[in-house]
Amino acid sequence: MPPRSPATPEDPLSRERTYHERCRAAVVSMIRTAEQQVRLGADTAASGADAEVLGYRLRSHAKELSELPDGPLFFGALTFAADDPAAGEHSGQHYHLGRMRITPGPAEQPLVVDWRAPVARAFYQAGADDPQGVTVRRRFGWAPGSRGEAADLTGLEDEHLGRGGQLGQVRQARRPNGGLLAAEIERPRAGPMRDIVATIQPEQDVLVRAELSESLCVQGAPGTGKTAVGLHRAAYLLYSEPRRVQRGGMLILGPNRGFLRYISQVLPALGETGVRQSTLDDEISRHQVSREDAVGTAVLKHDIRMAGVLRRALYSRVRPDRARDLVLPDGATRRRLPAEDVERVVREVRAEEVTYGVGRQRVRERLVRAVQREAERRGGPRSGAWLQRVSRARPVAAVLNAVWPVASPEEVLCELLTSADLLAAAAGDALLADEQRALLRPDGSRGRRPGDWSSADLVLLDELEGLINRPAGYGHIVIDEAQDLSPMQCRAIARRSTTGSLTVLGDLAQATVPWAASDWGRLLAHLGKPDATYSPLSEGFRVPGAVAEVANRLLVGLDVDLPPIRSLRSDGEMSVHPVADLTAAAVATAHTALGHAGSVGVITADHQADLIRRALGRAGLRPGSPETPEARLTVVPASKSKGLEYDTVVLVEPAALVRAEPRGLNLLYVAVTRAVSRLHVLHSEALPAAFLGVHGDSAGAS
Ligand SMILES: Nc1ncnc2c1ncn2[C@@H]1O[C@H](COP(=O)(O)OP(=O)(O)OP(=O)(O)O)[C@@H](O)[C@H]1O
Repeated sequence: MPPRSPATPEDPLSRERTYHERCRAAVVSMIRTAEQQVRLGADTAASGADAEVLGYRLRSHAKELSELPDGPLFFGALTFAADDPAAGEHSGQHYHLGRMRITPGPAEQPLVVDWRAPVARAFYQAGADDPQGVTVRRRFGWAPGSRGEAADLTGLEDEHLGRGGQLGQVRQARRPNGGLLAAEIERPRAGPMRDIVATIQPEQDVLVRAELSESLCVQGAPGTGKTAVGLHRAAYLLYSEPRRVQRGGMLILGPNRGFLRYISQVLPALGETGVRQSTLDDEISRHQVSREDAVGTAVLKHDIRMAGVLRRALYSRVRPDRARDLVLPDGATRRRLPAEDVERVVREVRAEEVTYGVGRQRVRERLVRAVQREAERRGGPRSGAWLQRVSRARPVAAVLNAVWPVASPEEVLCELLTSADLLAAAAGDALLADEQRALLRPDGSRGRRPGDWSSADLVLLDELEGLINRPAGYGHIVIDEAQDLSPMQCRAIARRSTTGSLTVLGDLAQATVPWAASDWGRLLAHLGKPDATYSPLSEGFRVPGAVAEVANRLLVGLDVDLPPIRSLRSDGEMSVHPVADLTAAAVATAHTALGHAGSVGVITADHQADLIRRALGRAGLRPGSPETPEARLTVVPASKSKGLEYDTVVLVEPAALVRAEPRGLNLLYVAVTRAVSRLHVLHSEALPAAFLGVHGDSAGAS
């Protein structure tokens, strides 16, 4: 921990500490007031709204307030010029900025403005070339892990924008030259991901504050802050459009549960606790997965052509040709609807292209209405009870079941994957004979037992379910690691965002699954948002220069056309060690790495992870797994490393990662770029050629 700075009462640092104490007292009073209002049954959220937050009802509910994690109450401040028209209504004003608005009373000026308020935009966007009316931007330095004690305020740094952005008063800043921003970027990482509100960069801020109606596609090299941007955009939208977002709901989709654990604390730290964070597999899961498809079969099941195949399979059940006379006893008489009328109704409804479930309902209603018209023509108006009786009558159900039967996704898919004839009919010209054979279950099993579905089957079941009943949609969905989505997975998301918008985050170079995207245009079209704004991020906040160099060598060997990583960091370390005994070397290197501050991730090919974990355990190092982001030492199977970062990465046997899958080089690229401060590579086999910068025909292992 940096030394606490001695401060005199007239010192700005001392004044800021006193101000922080005032803010702390105001928070205590806000909690007390909110609790009182809860007791009175009042809507506490309404009390804090004011012009600054334009339509947003401050989340000052007692529970939310009291559950806010401890921490510094402000991270920055803005002073606007008194004589600059660009300052507008803020002329001559001074604002502190924090994670939430703090006000001593409902009618009083806030002591701290929420970072998402319009006035805070200048904190992120103003620069020497465009001061936006700001004369001084102040950043505060807090002791790492501070719980918000005033004494933890260790430094402040003023940037005089009116004077060409020169750094003015720098008091007790933790780095004398690079300033607080550089210190934050180079800070050793440990534990779950943290918010970046204090240091959001201009190119990131534009994305964070994009309108709700705008769908974004953010492509960026590893560590350019895509995840951070997505999460902060979620928080921003919840603030700026609370009603519209909350009506539909906000969903964050991540690649796996370990990643979700890693990011789980970012939104709560920003005061947003009601956001659903999930994986797509969990979102669409109707069954446990216990069947594994061969790679080729899985690739086919994820192929966009399956959408047409499933649609045809489902609608092959609609059989206007099976229409027959509907004969209905009605008191002393019998009502009769001729088969051709039934057939016409079915054809009409089929042409309306509604969901299968709605279609069946419509056919029923129209048959009943036709019978009603016939009955009324002969005998006058019919009652509601009569209508109900007819609509539930067995002959109606029998005809309906013949022409438009009930369908369940499981039944349709099971029949399709076990009947060569049905599959051939549904496939038409879309699938080759070989492909159809690959789809058919080898054992002819019926697949009705819970254990009979593969992961790709669940995507197909979701597609069928979507054809039968449209799922409820979200107001906004943030999709992380989107480059790994298959076309059919994209459709599952598209179904859930027909009226909402998307933030699509990813990096084509990190695509590791066989069905991964090779360009964003097609993926966005499958997501139903072909017009999403494409926004590249370019500055790398994670990977230091030495590691970026290796990653950029690998990038050349990947089948993508993307710019190299541009690291903002000058520090960092990279070393390569040929070793005879990988396991012993991994233990020794991890042991040394634990001597540094920050987390240590030992990344291995998936099949070697257990071996290394046991060895570390035997050495008394007790490693955690990606599901325990708070662990100091973690063994990470490479396939689970996406989106994570470790201060030191010990990378075990790169060649094994490359061999592990068809896109092994991409996987190696992901693994290498998890390192924040140090990358140690251990290998007993030859290093992959691309790792050494050898590409093309000459690229054998060397
Ligand atoms: N403006 C910023 N200020 C400080 N740190 C930042 C900033 N932007 C990103 N970071 C940090 O950089 C690291 C990488 O960010 P993030 O995980 O969002 O990148 P990413 O582009 O999603 O990476 P990947 O493609 O590897 O998943 C994180 O530690 C994050 O906190």
